[in-house]
Amino acid sequence: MAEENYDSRKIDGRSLSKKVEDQVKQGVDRLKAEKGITPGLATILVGEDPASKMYVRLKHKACDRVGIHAEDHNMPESITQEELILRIQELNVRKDIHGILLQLPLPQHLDDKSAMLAIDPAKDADGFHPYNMGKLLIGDEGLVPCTPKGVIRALEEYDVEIQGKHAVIVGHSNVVGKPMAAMLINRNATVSVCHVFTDDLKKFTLDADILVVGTGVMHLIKADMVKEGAVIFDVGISEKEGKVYGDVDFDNVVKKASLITPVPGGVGPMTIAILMEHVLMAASNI
Ligand SMILES: Nc1nc2c(c(=O)[nH]1)N[C@@H](CN(C=O)c1ccc(C(=O)N[C@@H](CCC(=O)O)C(=O)O)cc1)CN2
Repeated sequence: MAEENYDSRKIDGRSLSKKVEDQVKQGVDRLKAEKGITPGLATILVGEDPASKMYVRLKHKACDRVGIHAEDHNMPESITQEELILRIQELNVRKDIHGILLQLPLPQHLDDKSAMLAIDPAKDADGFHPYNMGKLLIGDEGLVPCTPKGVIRALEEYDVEIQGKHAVIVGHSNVVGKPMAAMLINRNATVSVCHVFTDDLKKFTLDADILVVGTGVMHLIKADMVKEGAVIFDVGISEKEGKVYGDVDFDNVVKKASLITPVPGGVGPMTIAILMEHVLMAASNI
């Protein structure tokens, strides 16, 4: 018997991100032509973590594609909290820099919360500043975390109904889980947030109409843990022997899902495209 082809169930993050980037590029061209403003992003990378270096490189390449000026602020692992905050303050007052991004995670001796707090909320391209997180909680979504916003954009593009659905999030990080919950609640989903201390994870995941998984635990979610027809977003990323894996056992889970993101090529590229959108928004003063 011929193997079934599940390609139509795959959410293609690469082509969705291209669509977003094309729109950003048009906006950037307009801003340059009408106001003489070139949007600028400064990325701050502390230390030499290879994955973080790669993500920053990907962000710079995206800036090149859409016409955003990108500046690399690589700082040695040994810097102090004061030096980091000083650099952020210098970028806050620069007229040519509209977005500031502090690549996470930071080395252990540095505190990401007070560093985030130092970023001008109007330049907070990642949407992690407590002011922007607070606005998100009250339903005012401006600069919000890029990965969950990418998930919402994909749900919209694929015409997935959110209102009244049971959305289950696995992982309660500040980068994905918590803001994802807020965005889904803002759209009237019934939301369950599971994490490492959740008893009987499967009980929740089996009931999910929309499942978002971001834990970094390779292939945590197996086919017997998901409902037939669920829409599944895999936000996890782990590396083993040079290969990249998600949190979802894609090859088996795809047989039950109605839509599912692969890793790579799913939510990752969308995260970067939304970041581009945010720099344009900040430069346009939206
Ligand atoms: N300041 C931030 N730090 C971190 C964020 C963030 O949004 N802001 N998220 C993650 C990492 N991340 C962005 O920084 C990120 C991760 C993965 C991808 C991506 O496109 N991945 C590719 C695969 C790449 C590979 O081969 O490994 C994909 O999924 O197709 C983009 C951004 C933590 N830190």
